[in-house]
Amino acid sequence: MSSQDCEIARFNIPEGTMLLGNAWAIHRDPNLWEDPTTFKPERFQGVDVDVCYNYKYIPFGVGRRACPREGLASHVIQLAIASLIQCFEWERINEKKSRYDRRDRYCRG
Ligand code: HEM
Repeated sequence: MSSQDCEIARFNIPEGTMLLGNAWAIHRDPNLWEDPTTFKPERFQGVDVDVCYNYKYIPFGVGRRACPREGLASHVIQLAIASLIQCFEWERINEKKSRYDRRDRYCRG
């Protein structure tokens, strides 16, 4: 909710306007991300996602109303994925290789 009249991206926003950030669009914006829809976990390597990567990475929201349990959720997700990887044999059903395929490097043998 805007607390005063302001301007955002050349739009005049009157005081009291409800504003919703479109995280879906931000996370897929090619002006912000290289190949936004490609699975490239290495894009986060060495990046401090705690500061929302300059507001372009906001799965838990940002600011005063951001998710208060982001830390818990992140740990639980890691644990869940690690358990799935450990407890099941995984194989691909579509062998199409992407240029970001890292299997050769990490899963030999
Ligand atoms: C993958 C897991 C989760 C995701 C992606 C997520 C994401 C979000 C998002 C996007 C918001 C809204 C932020 C905003 O309004 O700007 C939010 C709010 C909230 N989340 Fe989560 N959340 C997750 C897990 C959890 C868990 C595990 C808890 C509690 C145990 C939790 C509790 C809350 C609460 C209480 C709010 C409301 C905060 C407020 O309005 O002040 N979330 N979350």
